[in-house]
Amino acid sequence: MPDADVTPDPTPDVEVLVQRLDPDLPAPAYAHPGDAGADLVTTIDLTLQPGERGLVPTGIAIALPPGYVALVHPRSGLAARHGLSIVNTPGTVDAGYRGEIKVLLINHDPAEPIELRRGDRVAQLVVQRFETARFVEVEGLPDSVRGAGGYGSTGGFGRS
Ligand SMILES: O=c1ccn([C@H]2C[C@H](O)[C@@H](COP(=O)(O)OP(=O)(O)OP(=O)(O)O)O2)c(=O)[nH]1
Ligand SMILES: [Mg+2]
Repeated sequence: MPDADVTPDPTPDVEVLVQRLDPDLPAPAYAHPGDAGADLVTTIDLTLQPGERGLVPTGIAIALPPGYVALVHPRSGLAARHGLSIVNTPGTVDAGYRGEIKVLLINHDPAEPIELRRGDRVAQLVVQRFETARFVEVEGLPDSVRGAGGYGSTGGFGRS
């Protein structure tokens, strides 16, 4: 079976300038062509006790084009295997931010510490377009089918 059958069509890409603040560690990298998330590594060793959070540097600074945002997401495998997540998921990296990207990790495992080593891939960066809203203040909003119903207004798990 030729590779073309398993490789998604190339995703339109956008240039994002990357500065490696720690030259021994890699720039953000996609594990497969067409992936949404590019892996970020920790520059430090860190042990997170159950329930503990820790802010880890990634050694990466970026410049996004206007109209783009980079979102810092957890990695599913580490979440499933170790309970590793991100407190403010997804973290928002603004287009104008030139500082080092940091990841606010948390150990959700009730019993086991998580030992992180420098160079471990701890999060993934998703770059996407966004719209800037022009907030127009009004006295009343247009009607909708949902109206003000929220927070479970449609029911719970849907069990009969
Ligand atoms: O996971 C994250 C989230 C944010 N940031 C950086 C980039 C972002 O542009 C900046 C500010 O983030 P945010 O606006 O979410 O935090 P804030 O508490 O509102 O800070 P500020 O007052 O600086 O906007 O911090 C990260 O490095 N990692
Ligand atoms: Mg902010």
